[in-house]
Order: sequence, then structure tokens, then C-alpha cells
Amino acid sequence: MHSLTILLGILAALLVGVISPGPSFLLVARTSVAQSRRAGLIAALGMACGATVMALIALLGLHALLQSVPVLYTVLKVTGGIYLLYLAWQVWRGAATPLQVQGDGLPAQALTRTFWQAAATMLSNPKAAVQYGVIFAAMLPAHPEPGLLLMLPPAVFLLEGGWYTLVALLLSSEAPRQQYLRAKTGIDRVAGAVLALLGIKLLLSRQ
Ligand SMILES: NC(=[NH2+])NCCC[C@H](N)C(=O)O
Repeated sequence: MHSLTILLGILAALLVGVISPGPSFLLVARTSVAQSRRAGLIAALGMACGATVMALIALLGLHALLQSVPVLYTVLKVTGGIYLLYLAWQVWRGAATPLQVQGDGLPAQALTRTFWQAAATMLSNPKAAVQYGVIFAAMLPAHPEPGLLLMLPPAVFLLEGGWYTLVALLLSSEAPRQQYLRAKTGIDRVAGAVLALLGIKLLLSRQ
């Protein structure tokens, strides 16, 4: 099959996982409404970078490794689950505090933190690791053209980055932000609870 056809097929298969809401979606969405458009876009960039690293690892055969050494999956799962519970606790704890920093005046330090938080959320998501592994294993030919392998990481960057950029732009616009500000405590409690559930679900999951 033509390399471009294969690439488009892989991207289409990945898209389902990319747009289905999970911890990454929640983090970008909340950052965009609660902080600023710029912070939301930085979170989207963090997701794109994290996903690209994950795609590279998958290309290097992490999936085969995860299958032959199941304890590695367990380690990834427990780390990811605990990280989600930690994020959940932070969101929950801050629910009742009104927003102090507004607009794009956030210190650079906070933006750096947002970037790493997003990248860590993506990288500690074993579901995403498995999705990349399975799709690459199933859809890449036995001897892919070098061009295809070179195109894949930037394509993943654009796919994940594009989706989360869209989420950030939509949710940082005035109407959703005003609504969030009005109902912050409730929304944060729900977001914290959902993050915690996702963490627990991950900890209890088999594969
Ligand atoms: N190809 C993937 N599964 N990427 C990770 C997507 C993460 C998922 N969409 C979330 O919001 O948490």
C-alpha cells in the first residue's frame, strides 16, 4: 500500500482515541476556562509533545516490551493512576478558592508548570501508550518506507496538538469562561471527582 494511504489510515484510527474525552481533555478544558487562552494553548502544546514522545517510544517497540514484561504495564498503570488521583485532589482542594490570577498575566513559571503537567498527563496514560502500540503494530507494514517513519511523529504532533488547540480556543472564549466563573466550585468538584474516578478506573483495570 502507498505510504500516504497507510499514514492517513493510522491517523484516522488514532483520531478516535484523541477526541474521546479523558484526563487530557479534562486538563486542557479546565486550564482554558480557569486560567487563560494562552495557558490552554500551552497545555495543548504539552499534550502534543507528550503524545509525540509516546509515538516515538511506540515506534521503538515499547508495545512489544509491555507485552513480554507485563509488570512494566502495571508500573505504568499505577504511576498514571496515582498521578490522576493527585491531580484530582489538587483540583478538588482549589474548588472553593476564587480565581486570583486572571487573563494572560500569568507568570511564566505557571505556564511552564502547565506545560509539564500536560506532558506528564499524556505520558502517564497507559491507555494512550497501548493505543499507539497496537495501532502501529497492526497498521505499519513489516518494512515501512523511511519516509513513512519520518512523517509519523510530526503527524502525531499535529493531530494531538490540533485537537487540543481547538479545545483550548473554544473553551477559553468569553461565554464558557463566564459560565465557569459563575459555577467554579461545582464545576471543579465535578472535574476533580471525574479525574479521581479515571485514576481509580485505571488502577483497577486489567489491560
Ligand atoms: N491516541 C491517544 N489515545 N491519545 C491520548 C488521548 C487522551 C484522551 N483523548 C484524553 O483526553 O485523555
